Amino acid sequence: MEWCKLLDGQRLGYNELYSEQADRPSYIQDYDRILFSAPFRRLANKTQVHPLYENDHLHHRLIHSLETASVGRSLGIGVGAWLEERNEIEKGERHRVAGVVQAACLAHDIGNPPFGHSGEDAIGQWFKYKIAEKKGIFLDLPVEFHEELSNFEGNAQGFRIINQLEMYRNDGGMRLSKSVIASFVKYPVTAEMRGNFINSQEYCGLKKFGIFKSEFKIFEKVFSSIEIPCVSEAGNKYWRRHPLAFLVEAADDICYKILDVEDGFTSGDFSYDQVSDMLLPLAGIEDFCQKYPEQNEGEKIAILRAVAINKSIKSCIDVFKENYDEIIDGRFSLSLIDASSVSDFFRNITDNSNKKLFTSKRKVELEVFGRNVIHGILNGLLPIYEDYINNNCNEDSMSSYCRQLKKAVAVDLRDVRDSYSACRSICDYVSGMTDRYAVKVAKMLMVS
Ligand SMILES: Nc1ccn([C@H]2C[C@H](O)[C@@H](COP(=O)(O)OP(=O)(O)OP(=O)(O)O)O2)c(=O)n1
Repeated sequence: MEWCKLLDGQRLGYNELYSEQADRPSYIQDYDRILFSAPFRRLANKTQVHPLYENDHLHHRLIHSLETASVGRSLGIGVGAWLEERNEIEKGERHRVAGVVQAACLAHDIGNPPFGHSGEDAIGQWFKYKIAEKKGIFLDLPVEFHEELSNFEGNAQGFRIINQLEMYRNDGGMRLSKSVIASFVKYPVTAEMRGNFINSQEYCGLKKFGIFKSEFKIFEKVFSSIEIPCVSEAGNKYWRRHPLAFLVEAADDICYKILDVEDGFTSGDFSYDQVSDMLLPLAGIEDFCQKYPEQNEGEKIAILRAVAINKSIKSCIDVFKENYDEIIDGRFSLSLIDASSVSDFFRNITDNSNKKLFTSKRKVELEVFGRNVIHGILNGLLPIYEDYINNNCNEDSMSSYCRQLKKAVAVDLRDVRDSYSACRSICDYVSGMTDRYAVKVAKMLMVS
């Protein structure tokens, strides 16, 4: 891979409209387009870990995205400075590297549904059940779409939002630059093609899928135009990751793993001692308690968190440098955190979070509630789509109740023409909801 391609600031097919301005490069425009968008704003009421929590100090996806973008910028500056020293990129281009990573980080969770991971599972389970039932619009839904619908993926929904749904709808979406789009993709493969590779190939980009069939063409154009290597076997393809996607992933890992622990203290799931046992070895501050005798527990945790993030950023930059040859030719297949000197500390945090945080009774109860909310909404919406398709996509011929329902819940039927586009539209609607709005709509549909 070559940096002159990887850092391409052009917008696929739209560059004649937006030639890059010297005082406002494309990555800054991209950052602003993402920041000002409605799906980004809705992240303010989407679960990070704790669904429907009342405590305003806990993270939601919006603040997490901003923090990730901030850490991503530091990772980008560190790596960019080193690339400049080696003459891999031109002098001053470190700011482009940092800006591209920062923008991709800002968008990284934009496709997340309400209620976090349990929301993703709930959407996938509903489709799996409906596909097995083979009724209505699911009767003629082609098999090629089953996998991507049965395992709803927030990453693929995010790709769809930035490239299709927002701003210039169906005409490039936010029209971000190719470098930002490619750095956003952690899993450069569709669900169907991934299914044909996972048994034979071990590659970090195949852990999940990141592209729906509906966006495959856009994805393929971006990846091939900046010359990211493609692995092709018997008509199936997946792509290697853009090198900066490893920095986006690292920024996300650093932020959520460390901040989940701090939130765990705020929510009462972790004691101060438990948090300090996890963060102090990572921060590596000697005589910590003696150094900060005046600080209360929350303040001490804030210091540990800040130093731990800084240490983790430095470790990830080192891993990028040490494994540069593999990263640049697409062979590297670990997360930077897993390959770093701080990996054991992160593994300890993950183990404790799995044991105490993600399985706490209150969280599990709220997740069950969230799942029922999502299933209730999906069941309530389905008649609109069935009726619309049965009436050859003519809204005027729909039953009066379905028309009323459509108006009440404000679904968008503009792109619905067949069973697949109906399913995509259902996913767009439900995954776009905030936690609070989902509960409100579920109440209107009288489900819980
Ligand atoms: N049972 C679980 C598992 C995870 N989380 C939280 C922990 C993190 O705050 C966040 C991680 O979510 P991401 O969407 O960032 O997921 P990953 O990084 O694990 O996966 P991906 O590769 O899809 O981004 O979800 C949770 O609340 N409950």
